[in-house]
Amino acid sequence: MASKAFSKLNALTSTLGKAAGKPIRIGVMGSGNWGTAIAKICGENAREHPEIFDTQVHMWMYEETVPYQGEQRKLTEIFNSTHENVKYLRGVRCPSNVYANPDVRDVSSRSDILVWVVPHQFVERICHQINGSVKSGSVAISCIKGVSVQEESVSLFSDVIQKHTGMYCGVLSGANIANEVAREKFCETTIGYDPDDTVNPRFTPEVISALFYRPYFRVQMVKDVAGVALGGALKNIVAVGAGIVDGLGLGDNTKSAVMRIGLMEMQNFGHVFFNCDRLTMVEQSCGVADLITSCLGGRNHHCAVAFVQTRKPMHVLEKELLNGQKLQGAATAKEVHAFLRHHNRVHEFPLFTAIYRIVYEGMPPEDLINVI
Ligand SMILES: NC(=O)c1ccc[n+]([C@@H]2O[C@H](COP(=O)([O-])OP(=O)(O)OC[C@H]3O[C@@H](n4cnc5c(N)ncnc54)[C@H](O)[C@@H]3O)[C@@H](O)[C@H]2O)c1
Ligand SMILES: O=P(O)(O)OC[C@H](O)CO
Repeated sequence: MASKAFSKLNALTSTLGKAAGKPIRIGVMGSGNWGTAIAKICGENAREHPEIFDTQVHMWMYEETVPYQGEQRKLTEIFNSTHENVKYLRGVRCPSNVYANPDVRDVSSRSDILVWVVPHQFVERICHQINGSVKSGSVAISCIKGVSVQEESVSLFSDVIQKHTGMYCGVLSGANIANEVAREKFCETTIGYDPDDTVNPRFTPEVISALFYRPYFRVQMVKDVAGVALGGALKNIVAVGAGIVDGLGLGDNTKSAVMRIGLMEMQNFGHVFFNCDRLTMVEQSCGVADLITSCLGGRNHHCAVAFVQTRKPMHVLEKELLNGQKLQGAATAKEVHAFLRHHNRVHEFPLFTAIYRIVYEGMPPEDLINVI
């Protein structure tokens, strides 16, 4: 069934690609754990569909010096000679048509589709850095899981990117632990993409799907962009809750309860503040499936287990345990809490609130189950 659908998609994208003229240039903004895995996928597809995409994919790499084979070397130089991101995705070889580019403005100015995969705390700064260099008529896809909160308002990063750069921005999110996707273990993802008619008609949903679909990475396209973005952001809070449960040594039943209540709060938040389709959270990979995988095996879960066991602050554990990778769940819990408090709706989201209080206000983790 799936492969039939994909042959249809292949035929369609090939026709579209040929009709459209110049190959579409792809840039990936970010080269962390997920950024590198996404660049690998885009590189494989650019190579497989030369009738649609320029075969070289530029991945913006925030330059760092790292120890490598007994000396200090630039991460870009190591990547461009070995095709391995030795700091953030060790042990995975990317296709040789993925080029690590340390110049963020060069990547933005050459790309027709710019795929954003940076930890959410860096987005606004990068938008300012590339100001004036974005290619006219280009579009973006955000793979970022988080929300931008100004106390009185909460924005999706797709909207932040669109506001600062002028690019229409869709969202990719799903049950996608980077280390597994990069090793080509099968999973699904969801792309929220609903451009209006001011967006270049070349960038059809079929073209966007062709950029990401792999036999091991099944893509579902939907129009509920906000629902896709919020699923990825809010599940990170719930994953912290699941980690707290495991850190306390409570059982799978307790963890399932936290996951169920978390899913309800994710759905309610999306519905109340963004008028999202409630079904997105229960039918798509970006909702319930991402919630499950993150509560079982994600970084937020692991660090929350360590939080309960050591009582060290989350930002300390992030540094100690993640080798430069970034956590999103605790920060998102704090931001969402500030927003809910401002709107006097904290009581409608008891799980999100309890997780915030445990992580930031010294509430005993043991009290989690008394307040949800
Ligand atoms: N890792 C996963 O399994 C996964 C899966 C799906 C979605 N995501 C989401 O993708 C986004 C990116 O996550 P990731 O895993 O690629 O990143 P990461 O957690 O590996 O973070 C490291 C990245 O941050 C960059 N960085 C560090 N300091 C920086 C600075 N001062 N300015 C700019 N960049 C800097 C590093 O260069 C590196 O690219 C996040 O929103 C995350 O939630 C991650
Ligand atoms: O490792 P986490 O907790 O940041 O989660 C990774 C992905 O979002 C799982 O889909």
